[in-house]
Amino acid sequence: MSLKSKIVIITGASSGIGKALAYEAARRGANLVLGARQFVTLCQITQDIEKQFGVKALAVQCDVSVEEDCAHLIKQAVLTFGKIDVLVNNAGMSMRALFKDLDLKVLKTLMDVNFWGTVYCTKYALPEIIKTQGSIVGVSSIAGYKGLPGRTGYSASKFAMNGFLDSLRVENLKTGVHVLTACPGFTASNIRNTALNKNAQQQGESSLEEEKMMTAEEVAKIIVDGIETRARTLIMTGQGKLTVTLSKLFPAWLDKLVYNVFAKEKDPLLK
Ligand SMILES: NC(=O)c1ccc[n+]([C@@H]2O[C@H](COP(=O)([O-])OP(=O)(O)OC[C@H]3O[C@@H](n4cnc5c(N)ncnc54)[C@H](O)[C@@H]3O)[C@@H](O)[C@H]2O)c1
Repeated sequence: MSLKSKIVIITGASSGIGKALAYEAARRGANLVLGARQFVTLCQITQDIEKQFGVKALAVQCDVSVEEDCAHLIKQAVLTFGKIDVLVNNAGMSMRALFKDLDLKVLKTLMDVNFWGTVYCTKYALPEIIKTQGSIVGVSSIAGYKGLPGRTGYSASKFAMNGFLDSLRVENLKTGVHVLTACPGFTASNIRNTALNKNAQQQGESSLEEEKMMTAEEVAKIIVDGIETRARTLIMTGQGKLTVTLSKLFPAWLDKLVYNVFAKEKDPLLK
């Protein structure tokens, strides 16, 4: 399915992978409905996209953890364009704190944004996407296949997303709706800066070396290719593929490997 002239909704489109997805979809001729909390930034993006690619792009202020905002986002898409072909549930947050130290607000916020945000948008968009036999996409993570230390809430929300999307795919085998679970590996973006610490405050710095990671633009291209070819699951890095395979074949061994990698290289929380 070519994205030319299709109507594509993307949540969390004001930065990172969501913003790159907006540019990639527009480059292929899609008209866009972009949702995010930062309305001014979003309007700058939609204006630039309309100018560069000659498509239509609508900005809608939306906090995906608020059900009414998600209903409003979907309603605005239908009122403006009359249909929806693709919903990309991309908005997401991360965290960095051991569970023993954690204010439970952190876990609740991550579930509200990453899991419930996906559920709300999908609930309101699905009747429209059944009409167009379009696509529902979740930008999930390898952390949705293997629990990562210091990321209990993040992994829980991404496992929940994966289970939700998996069930939805089976339920829709006869409706023609395509469901894609997209799992980037580590990608350079703002997500580690805005990750919540144990007190539910933004960490304000990245815990990892961002320059060694995939770029948001590379990830966006893979996801948009996956929408056009109606792929089922996208695991985007060799490290990700290995993690998913080892989690099935040697789960106890992988626990130790992940602990050691995070303790040695990735996260002083475990030192
Ligand atoms: N960067 C990575 O290493 C990586 C790896 C795997 C998966 N992901 C996933 O990719 C997605 C995009 O993340 P990113 O890396 O581009 O980070 P990012 O921080 O640049 O983008 C996240 C976007 O979601 C938005 N957002 C957060 N809370 C929101 C809310 N309540 N309502 C609406 N929008 C909200 C942010 O404002 C931002 O625009 C996330 O779901 C993330 O879990 C990222």
